[in-house]
Amino acid sequence: MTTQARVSPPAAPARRGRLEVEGLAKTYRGKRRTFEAVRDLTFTVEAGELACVVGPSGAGKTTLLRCIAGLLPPSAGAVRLGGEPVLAPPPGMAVVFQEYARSLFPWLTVAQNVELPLRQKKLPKAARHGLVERSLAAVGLADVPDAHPWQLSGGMQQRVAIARALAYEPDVLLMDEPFAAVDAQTRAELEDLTRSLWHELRMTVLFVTHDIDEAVYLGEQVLVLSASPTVVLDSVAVDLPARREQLATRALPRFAELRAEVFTLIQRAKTYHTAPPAGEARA
Ligand SMILES: Nc1ncnc2c1ncn2[C@@H]1O[C@H](COP(=O)(O)OP(=O)(O)OP(=O)(O)O)[C@@H](O)[C@H]1O
Repeated sequence: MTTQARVSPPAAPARRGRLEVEGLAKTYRGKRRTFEAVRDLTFTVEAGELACVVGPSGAGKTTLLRCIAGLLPPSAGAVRLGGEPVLAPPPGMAVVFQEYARSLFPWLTVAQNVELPLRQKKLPKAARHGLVERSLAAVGLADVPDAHPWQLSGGMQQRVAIARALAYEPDVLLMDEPFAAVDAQTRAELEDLTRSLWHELRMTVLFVTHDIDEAVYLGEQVLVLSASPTVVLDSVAVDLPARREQLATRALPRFAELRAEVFTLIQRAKTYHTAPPAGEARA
């Protein structure tokens, strides 16, 4: 499927898409248990960059994303988008979650699902309809605006979720293991769709995955997180050609080297334990 992504004219990546995470910590406090999920995360994703985050299961990837999206208050540290602190879901950010079936409203049509956040943005009707049409075309779904999500395949539903995020014209697109629930063929198509949309629209993308190959194939930078309590263990710059192709790119010797590098870091990440904060004994 070819993808013509052009929601609005491409612009040089604006400073407003720069994402900074500084000293981010998150401790969950329940009645019976306190759990330090994220210890200390600091990194920057430059405006217009596509960065992937990988880490062992339970490392706090979703926690990190929810803090960045302003959906969860951090215990310490700060998130800044374009230099402005993120204290609530900011207008310049959109999120695509893994569970597309739960993030789309089954009683709304495809077009109505995509339009919903634009209504909250209080855009006039004609502008909303233009954005819906162009976003659906960008993800290859121009011909099913009146279908309901449950009439579509899983991959198509995830395309609707991506279209909804794009219609919002975000400076930063956050993606939380968005393709974990689709089959391998669809996953490859959606990976290429993500790269091509990113290329066309030059937005900042932060893509969380537990799949090392996916992180290397998609990213310009791969951030490797330690096990919980989480810190950034390392950052790997992906110096593969900008135009990626599923078979050719994955067959490159450099792809294998990068994959091995990230794999080795993940193995280290599983056993990496940060020292407890000063004054606190490790149980
Ligand atoms: N609301 C909560 N209350 C208490 N602990 C939580 C809560 N949400 C997450 N955690 C814990 O925080 C840790 C990090 O969870 P999180 O879902 O962020 O990790 P993850 O890296 O996204 O995991 P996975 O790769 O398995 O999806 C886990 O140990 C989890 O049990």
